[in-house]
This record gives sequence, structure tokens and C-alpha cells, in this order.
Amino acid sequence: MTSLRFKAVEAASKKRPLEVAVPSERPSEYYAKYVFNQEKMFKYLPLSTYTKLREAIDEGTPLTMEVANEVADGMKRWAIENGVTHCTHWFQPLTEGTAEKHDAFVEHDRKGGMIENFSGKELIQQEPDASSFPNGGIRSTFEARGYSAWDPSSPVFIIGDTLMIPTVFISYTGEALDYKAPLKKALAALDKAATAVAQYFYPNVTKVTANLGWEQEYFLVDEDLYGARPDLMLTGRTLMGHDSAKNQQMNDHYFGAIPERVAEFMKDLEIQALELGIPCKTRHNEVAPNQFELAPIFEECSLAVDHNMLLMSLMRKIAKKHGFHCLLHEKPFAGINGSGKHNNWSLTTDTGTLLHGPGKTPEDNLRFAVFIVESLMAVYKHNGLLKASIISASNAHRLGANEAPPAIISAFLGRQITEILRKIEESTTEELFNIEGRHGIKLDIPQIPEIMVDNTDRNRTSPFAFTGNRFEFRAVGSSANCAAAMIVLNTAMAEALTLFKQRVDALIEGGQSIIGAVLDVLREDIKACKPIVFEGNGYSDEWKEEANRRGLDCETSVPLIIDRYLLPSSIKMFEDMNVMHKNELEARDEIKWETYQKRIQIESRVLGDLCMNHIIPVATKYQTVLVDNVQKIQSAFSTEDAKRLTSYNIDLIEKINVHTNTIAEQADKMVEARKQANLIENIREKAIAYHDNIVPYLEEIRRHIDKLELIVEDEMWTLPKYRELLFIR
Ligand SMILES: NC(=O)CC[C@H](N)C(=O)O
Repeated sequence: MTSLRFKAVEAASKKRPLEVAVPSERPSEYYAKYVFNQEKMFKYLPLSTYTKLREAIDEGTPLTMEVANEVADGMKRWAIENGVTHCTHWFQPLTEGTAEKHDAFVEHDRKGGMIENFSGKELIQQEPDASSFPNGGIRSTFEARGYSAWDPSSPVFIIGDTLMIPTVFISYTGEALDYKAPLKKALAALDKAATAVAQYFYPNVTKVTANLGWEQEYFLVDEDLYGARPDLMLTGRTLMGHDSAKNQQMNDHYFGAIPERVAEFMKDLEIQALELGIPCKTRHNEVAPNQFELAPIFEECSLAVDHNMLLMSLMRKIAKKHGFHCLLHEKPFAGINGSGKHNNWSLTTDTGTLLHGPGKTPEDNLRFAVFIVESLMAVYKHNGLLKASIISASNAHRLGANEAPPAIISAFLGRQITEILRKIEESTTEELFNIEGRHGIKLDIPQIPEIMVDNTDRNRTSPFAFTGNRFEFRAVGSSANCAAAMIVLNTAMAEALTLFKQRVDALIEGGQSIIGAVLDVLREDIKACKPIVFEGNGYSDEWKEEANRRGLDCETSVPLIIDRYLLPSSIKMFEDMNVMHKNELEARDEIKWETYQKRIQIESRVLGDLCMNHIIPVATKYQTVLVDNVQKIQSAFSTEDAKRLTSYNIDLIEKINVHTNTIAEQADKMVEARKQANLIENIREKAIAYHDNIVPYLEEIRRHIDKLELIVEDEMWTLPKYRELLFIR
């Protein structure tokens, strides 16, 4: 069996780039080819239907069944022209993936034949009968029905022979069972709160949209090598593997020339993504060997979430075609960079103002300061909850090292913004107002240059960094659904702005001018949110101590971080902003604890198997070779010479013994610990037991395996090594 590794290495080394046929049209021409976008709506729908659908999209007015039927009819014509035979509701259950169940267009024509039909009812609502989606106890099996309902603001698209209809997924009793439903509500709450505050400065604003630009990091590993690593296949990460002598220390991969096989994969991916309307912009080698990144142009948040989910599934599929496996795990390899999905977040008004961007007038800059400071208030007040929104069994491995932020949420502002906030805080309203001749008053807030030198993503240890006209939430993990983080961030921002407005309005009612009232409350908040601002090295031990003193959430245990969804401040925020009720939050936490516990359970089982079926047998076999050698030397030489000649191998034999014994012993204890943990009924307690009692074994066992990897003869080692996984492409 040793040969599986070498066969895989050989097969992988022989692979050549798979040349991709590039469409004859330009990207701008095939962009959104498979999306039922505005252009297609206009072409395939009667004008009155088109207008009503646009109203539903822009203003959220519900569609009547009559209009839905007309829309379905137009969609069907477009779909059939593209060879489509099936349709499905496409939704985002709480599994981190997406779900679909295809139905063919066909129906009996009552004359013994078939017709192809697609009705408005099928478009707007389905009842996926599967009761097996995670529901955290909300949906008991006797009411197993869940509804999926079309969200007209997310465009319908085609994949292969199927018309994909993006939907929200809710229970029979109306609770959200997915990421999309609460995201939509969070965005609505944000729109309402941000519009009201933006109107202090720009009375014409009627809508505020949250933007999201994600950066997807990923690894590509040759599929043959992947197939020879049971841990990668079953857990998405390597549970063992000694460092490669060369890894990322030369910094020669980052932004280097893209390897040819990978370049063809990227080309293929981008063509298909563009055809689905994903505006791919950037591609490059990331820091770790065999690590890469793709980032599109930012989009409206909910659409960006759909596009990221879609992209992740395209990546997995297209990678296979090119003989790769795409790893989206946050930390597939120990000791080198992991993969994040930095979420660039900003707000824009329907009048075209970027609320997180500086402007030209002093009023613009006051508005800018308000939106920056209220973002900080949101992050400060809910820093523990924000951490809960990004934490998972896999992301926990990534945080705190190799350019990923630590498990303490803080915000980075940069020198210029800090200076502006200090000036506002320290000046009185009178000082900030300049009487400007007959034109009345002028605000004396310093100009902010559009390019802020220290606001690139230079502070890579900051989880929430201001980068010039947006915040970059860097803590989000590569495999996550961005919606989890975006639900919390947008809801927290909605709450911060609502509270801001309440206080400003109270001052205005008391006779203050608008600007004066805004300044007073802003000054209060600049002071209040200071503990969240941190410009230094997030990895240092001093920061951990300092953050603790500042009262920031420093918890590192995943099951305990998950608790933060049920803090009184979290429940109040979600309920006040009408995003989720307590029972929905409880259900989500149940799912999170269960997912965590199961992932650790799987890792622990896989590692147990690897120990028994690979590591110990291989090490013992090599030990026998050594023993054989020792015996032969002893029979050929004098006792004295033999002692000298065998001392090195005898030492190795003993070392192997120590490691294999420890591995066997620890693996037994790990099984015992699992048995104990499995007796626990309460899912939170069980997750805690897995975290406290099983995870340490995974680490300890790995340490001994990695030592053995250095001792055992290379030819005998059955599992592809880090150098092979990371450098063959
Ligand atoms: N260049 C980078 O920004 C590296 C980011 C890093 N891979 C992360 O985990 O977030």
C-alpha cells in the first residue's frame, strides 16, 4: 500500500494544464449570460409585468399570483431557449452550504402526452419536504414542513439544465431556518436606521444599501494526493504532517507568477462565474504555497452573499475538472497561512454617497465621522457576538497567527482618522463652527484626503480595519457563509444608528440645532467607543492583557463563544431591530454546538484510524528493519564493535517505541473521553466536553506522529507529505 502515496505523487507530477476554451465574445458581452437580469426581464416580460416586478424588487411590494404567473411564463421561455429542463428553489440552510431539489418542467397534458410547464406558484413558493435540515428543534418532525419563498431581489439564474431560484427558507411556524431570511431583515433594519441618520445631512436620501466585497482565499491540492489523505478527505484539513523544510518563509509565492495548471483553472472559473453575473476582478497567488485568492467588485450585500455561495460551489466543481481539489477550510495545513474571507463592508445612499467615505464639504466629513464612530459603537457593544458570528471549529485554528486576526475583536482606524476624531472630541461646538460672513456658519472639521496612506490592509492583525472608504472585517473564515457575519454587523449598525438618532432628536427637541446636536452625541460616542480601537500588534501578549482590562471579549473556547448569541444585549438587539426572536437564536446556537461537536468527533475518529492503520503499523515495520539490522551487526562483529555500530539505530528503535506507545495510549484515552462526552445529553455541555477533553488529544497525538514522520524511512511513509501536498501543482 505504500505505493498509493508514490503513485499519487507520480500521477500528480505528470498532470499538464487543461487548456480552457475562451468564448469568442468579450467578458462584457457574456457577463450575466445565464442570469435573468433586468435586461432579460425587459425582453421576456410584458411591460406591465416588468414594471410590477421591478416594484417588487425595489420596494419589496408583494407579487400577486397573476403577476407571478406572467413572470414565470417569461422565465420559462428564456430558460427553454437555454436548454433548461428543470427548476429548483435554491436556499442557504444552516449547513454552510446551499440546498436544491430539482423538479422537471414536465406535466401530463391529459391527452396521453407531456407538456412543459412552470407556474407562478412554483416560482414563488415550494415546500421542501425534507425534515433533515438543521433546525435546532424549531421544526419538530410532526410539522416537518418548511417553506422556501422566492426573493425577487436575488436574480434567478441557470446552471446546466436547471433554473435556479434563490429563496429564503422558513419553518411552518414562520421562524427562519436559513441565513437569507434574517439577512434580509437585518438589511431592512439597517436601511431604515441609516436613512434616518443620513437625512440629517442629505434630506433627499430615501434608501441606504449595505455593500459587501468579499475576498475568497483557497488552497488547491492535486486530486490524486488528496485522495491519498483520509484526513483531508473527511475533515478538510491535515490532522498530521510535519512542516515542509521550505514552506512560505521565502515569501516567493505571494503575488508570484500563477502556476500554469492553476491559471487555466482560474480562467475556467472566471468565465463561468462571469456568465453567472459574479463580477470577478482580482486573482493572485496568496502567501502560502498552493494558496490563491479571488475577489469580485463589491455588490449589494445580499446579492454578494449569493454570489459567494455560488462561487464556492463553482470552485469545487471546476477544480475537479482540472485535477485539483479545492480546499476551503480555514486552516488545512498547520504552521503556514490559513484562508480567510475578508468582508469589505460599507454603506451607500440611493443618492450616490458612500457613507463610510470622506467627502468634499465639512458637512460630508461630519457625516463621515458619524458613520465611522457609529460603526465602532456597533462593533464595541457587540464584539463578543461578532466573534460568535465568525467562529467555527475550523476558523478557530486560523485565528491568532499567520496574518489572521486574533480571537479578540478590535478596530483599526489609522493615524488620520484617529486625529480627526480627537479634534472633534476635544473641541467645543463653538470651536468647530466658524462664522462665515453672510453665508452663516461653516464647520471647521479638517479635510480628509481621499487616499489615506496608512489605511491599506497593512495592519493584518486587526479583525476590523478601516481601509479608506470601508471597513474590512478580516476575521471571517474562508468556508463560512458571509451572511452569518453580515447579519450581526448590519443589525448592530442598525441598532447603533437608531440609538444615535434617538439621542440627537431629543437634543433637537430641546432646542438644539441639528449640527450642534449631532456633534454633542458624536462627542459622547467618540469617548464611549475608545476601548474597541487598537492600532498595535494584535498577536502580542500585552494586547491580550490590555483587551481584558478594556472589557473586550477574550474567550477562546468555541462552544463558549457561541453563547454570545444569547447574551441579553444580543437578544435585545435582534428583537428590537426585528431580525430574529430569542427562540430562533436558541435554535441557531443548538445547531452551532452540534456542528462543532460533530466536527471534532469526526476529526477524532479519523485520527484514531490513521494512528491504528497507518502510523503505528508503518513505524513498527521500520522499527523491525532497524532491529534486523542491529541483530545482523551483532552477529557479525565483536560485542564491543557491535555496541558502537548499533548505538544510533538502537536509539532510533527506542524513540520509535516512545512515540508509538504514546500514540496508542493517547488514542485509547481519546476514545474513552469520547465515550464519556457522548453520555452528555445537553448539546452545549457536550460541545464543551469535546472542546475541553478531546481537542487536546488531537494536538498531543499529532505532535508524536509528526516526530515519527521525521524518523521513519521516506519510502515506507504511506501518507503524502506536506512538501508534496503544497508544492506539486
Ligand atoms: N495577505 C493576507 O491578507 C493574508 C490573510 C490571511 N490568509 C488570513 O487568514 O486572513
